[in-house]
Amino acid sequence: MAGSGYILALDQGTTSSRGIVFDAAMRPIAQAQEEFPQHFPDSGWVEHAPDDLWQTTLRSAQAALMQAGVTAAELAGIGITNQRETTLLWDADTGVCLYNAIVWQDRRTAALCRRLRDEGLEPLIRRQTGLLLDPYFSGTKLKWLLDNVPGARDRAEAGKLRFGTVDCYLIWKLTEGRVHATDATNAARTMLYDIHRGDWSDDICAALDIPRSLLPEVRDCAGSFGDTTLLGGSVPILGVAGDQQAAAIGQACFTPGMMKSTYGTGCFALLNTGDRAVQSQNRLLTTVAYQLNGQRSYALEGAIFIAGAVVQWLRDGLGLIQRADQTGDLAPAADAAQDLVMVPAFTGLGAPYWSPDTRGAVFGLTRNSGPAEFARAALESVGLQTRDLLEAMQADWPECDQTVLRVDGGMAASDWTMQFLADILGAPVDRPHGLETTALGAAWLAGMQAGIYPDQAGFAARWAAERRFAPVRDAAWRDAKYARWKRAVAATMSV
Ligand SMILES: Nc1ncnc2c1ncn2[C@@H]1O[C@H](COP(=O)(O)OP(=O)(O)O)[C@@H](O)[C@H]1O
Ligand SMILES: O=P(O)(O)OC[C@H](O)CO
Repeated sequence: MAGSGYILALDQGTTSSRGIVFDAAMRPIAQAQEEFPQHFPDSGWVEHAPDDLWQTTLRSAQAALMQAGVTAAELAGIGITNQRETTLLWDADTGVCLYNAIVWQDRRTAALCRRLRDEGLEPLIRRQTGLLLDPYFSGTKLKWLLDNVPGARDRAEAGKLRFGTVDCYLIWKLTEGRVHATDATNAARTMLYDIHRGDWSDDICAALDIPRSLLPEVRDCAGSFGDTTLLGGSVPILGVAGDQQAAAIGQACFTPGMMKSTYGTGCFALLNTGDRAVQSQNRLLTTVAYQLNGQRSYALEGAIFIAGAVVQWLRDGLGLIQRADQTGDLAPAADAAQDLVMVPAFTGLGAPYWSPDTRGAVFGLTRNSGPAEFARAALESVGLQTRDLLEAMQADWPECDQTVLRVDGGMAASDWTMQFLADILGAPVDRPHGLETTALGAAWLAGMQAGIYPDQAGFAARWAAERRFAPVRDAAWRDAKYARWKRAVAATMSV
């Protein structure tokens, strides 16, 4: 029986799983986190052991509850948020996965994607799913599993297997095989889901040879996803959203024109476009922002692969700093006469360039270039890449007079970077209290569904900026700086 006013958010990410307990006032009161191994069985391949995803999630849920002193009976519900696109395939009777989870970063289907593009499949995919034909998404990963795991295709055709993204797998495990469901935001990342009709695409499934019996039921982000009895009592799962969408929800980006940008290892920006699914002409993704009461809201999404990771590189690769936050002292001390430009294309460039083979570069080096200049260029590269995304978003949706950018993620703690971001965008940047917006988004979905948290308007009204960074530089500075960046990117891509 659901009890009083606590919500458990489960945040299953690429490198760790977290459980966070929120109280009735939506304050996080306890958190537990567990990392798990990454598997790289071949060049460009990235896998997770399904049992690691499940056990670290379960253990961090139990540990967070223990720490909070909250029992299952006191939980009003569970909200799940997750690394998106990562693909699992399991036996419908035993729940045993046929293979490791193929992670969103995995590039093993690059050649398959090229072949499908040559066969002319991309326009259909773009039209129906809002995505690009890229190994990033689940569709070709699932096809790979069916084509490469011995016996998989026969068992799939006999209706004996189930596919899911991580949310779906966790729901299956938590409900002990009673519920095979996902939410619209996760479905939207599979490359198999028609985001306009709100249903799996028979055309794409046919093109990829994917039996429909594998696919989960797609539900609203707030709704019933079954109950779990594995935490010491029966608790309903009431909220589900992919992690980037959950961050947009946690940031209360509920009206068209509102945008959030999450600065973790990489950066993911989502711009709410309301009930209009804006088709990008600039290689951004169109995706479901959230679905509530059967109503879909859409977003334009831009993904940058390297944001906080460039700071990690200064620390671990170059040894220029010991801690990430030292960049905040170094950057302002950089020689103003030197203007280093760093293009951190360590793993290629994401949106809007989508250039997987480009590698990084630094321009403008002198004999005096040192840690401070490198730190400044590294932090600036994050703001400059964000401007690339905003330029693409504005070109895709010119009628949007975009005014609000809300930031979160670990790197949003860097005041220097956030000020530079405001300056290079020529627009204010708002940073909320607490940068854990992803878990908050999942918790709010569940708590709102349970009736203990405010509705959308009430939740949005509670959002408060801890700090607003207002631009202090003029347009001439901004344009010159950005023009230099564009030249540096073009040069890097040409090498
Ligand atoms: N004060 C800071 N200045 C610059 N970068 C920072 C700062 N604090 C954290 N970071 C960067 O932010 C990233 C961590 O953010 P986090 O949201 O925890 O990432 P993820 O969830 O992707 O692991 C790291 O890459 C780190 O280098
Ligand atoms: O687990 P994260 O925070 O790196 O997020 C991964 C994204 O959902 C991938 O699309």
